[in-house]
This record gives sequence, structure tokens and C-alpha cells, in this order.
Amino acid sequence: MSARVKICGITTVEQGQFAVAAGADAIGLVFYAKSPRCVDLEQARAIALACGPFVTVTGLFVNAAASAIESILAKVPLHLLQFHGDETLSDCERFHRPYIKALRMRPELDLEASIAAYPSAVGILLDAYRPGTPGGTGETFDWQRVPTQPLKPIVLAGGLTPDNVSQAIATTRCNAVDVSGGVELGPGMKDPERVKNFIVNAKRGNL
Ligand SMILES: O=C(O)c1ccccc1NCC(=O)[C@H](O)[C@H](O)COP(=O)(O)O
Repeated sequence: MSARVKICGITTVEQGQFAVAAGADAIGLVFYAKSPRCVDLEQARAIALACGPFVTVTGLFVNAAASAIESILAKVPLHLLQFHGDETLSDCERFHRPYIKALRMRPELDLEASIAAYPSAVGILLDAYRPGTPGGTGETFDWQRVPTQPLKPIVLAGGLTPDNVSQAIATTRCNAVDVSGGVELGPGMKDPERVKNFIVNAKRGNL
């Protein structure tokens, strides 16, 4: 089975289209005002509608108010929610949508217990930990910490690039990967060539 790939932090219709054309299984729309990849409602709706069927359009939130998420859901056709902050199980479940929960790999994290805390998640995204920055750090973490028999499907993230994604998959045996900065020319500016190379390398990685 080849890995599933999500390109996160898509900011324009054109970026969404070239990611999908290159074989992305999912794209991520960031609804976090402090991110350089944050999109507004109109942009998000246009991107989501341009991706076509069978691509998982994911909305990413960081400790967002429920009312803000509801307003976005009313306008933007999202298939999956990604909670990237300190959301509790009930915060994640209240929208009755499939969701993934991001966990940042701080050194003292009890990973098994943290994964078990989200029994209704369709997956757990593991990301690098940098204090004060909830995501999109461009940094890797120790891939040896990824459990070999996790309670939930794992999405590997954090500092992945076209050059290291095959090795990351071979090391962790993860069959889903997520990237943002590693396929950019600058924050929010996805590079078609890097996106294509990332997807090719992820999908021929050694699972
Ligand atoms: O991408 C952002 O700007 C961002 C901001 C705040 C929270 C999460 C964010 N991105 C989440 C993702 O899913 C990224 O793909 C993940 O953090 C990995 O990012 P990178 O290391 O740049 O590939």
C-alpha cells in the first residue's frame, strides 16, 4: 500500500489544484489567524470547491471557539477536522464530524495515554514540539518514538521534505504523512515542484 499524503496550508485555488493533480489525497486549510497560511472563508470555500471529489478537504483549528468553527462549517465543505491545539475529547466531538487530533511530541508526553484520550478520532497526527508554536514548525522529532502498534492510525508530520519522507516512512511504518513548510518557497507559498517530488517520494516509500 502506498502512503496517503496531505498537503497542509494550501492558500490559493491554484495551489489546491496542483496538489491534487500531483496526487495529494488530502489538503489542509488553516483557520488559525496567527499562521502565515491562514485562509479566510471565501478563499477556503473556493479552494475546497476546486479540489474536486475524492480529495479530503481538512479544516485545521487551534483552540478555536465552537461558534467560529460552526460558521466555517456552514460555508466551507470540509470532510475532516484537524484539532491542533489543546482541545479536549468533547471539544473534538461536538461537531459530529470525522476528526484527527494533533499531538506535539514534547519530551515528557505520555504518547500512549494521549492517544487513548481520543477514542473517536479517525487518526492521530504526530508533530514536532516547539514551545509557543502550535504547528508548521518545519522541525522533525525523533521518529523512533512513533509507536509500532498504535491504538489509532498515525499521521506523521513535522519537518518532512521531499528528501526525507521516504526515510521517515521506512523508519516509522506510517502510511499517512502531512507536510507544510517542506514543500514551500516561503510561508504559504507552495512550490509545485516540491509538492510533486514529495508525493512521488512518499508514495514509493518503503512501507
Ligand atoms: O501550518 C501552519 O502554519 C500551522 C499553524 C498552526 C498550527 C498548525 C499548523 N500546521 C499544521 C500541519 O498540519 C503541518 O503540516 C504540520 O504542523 C507540519 O508542518 P511542517 O513541519 O511545516 O511540515
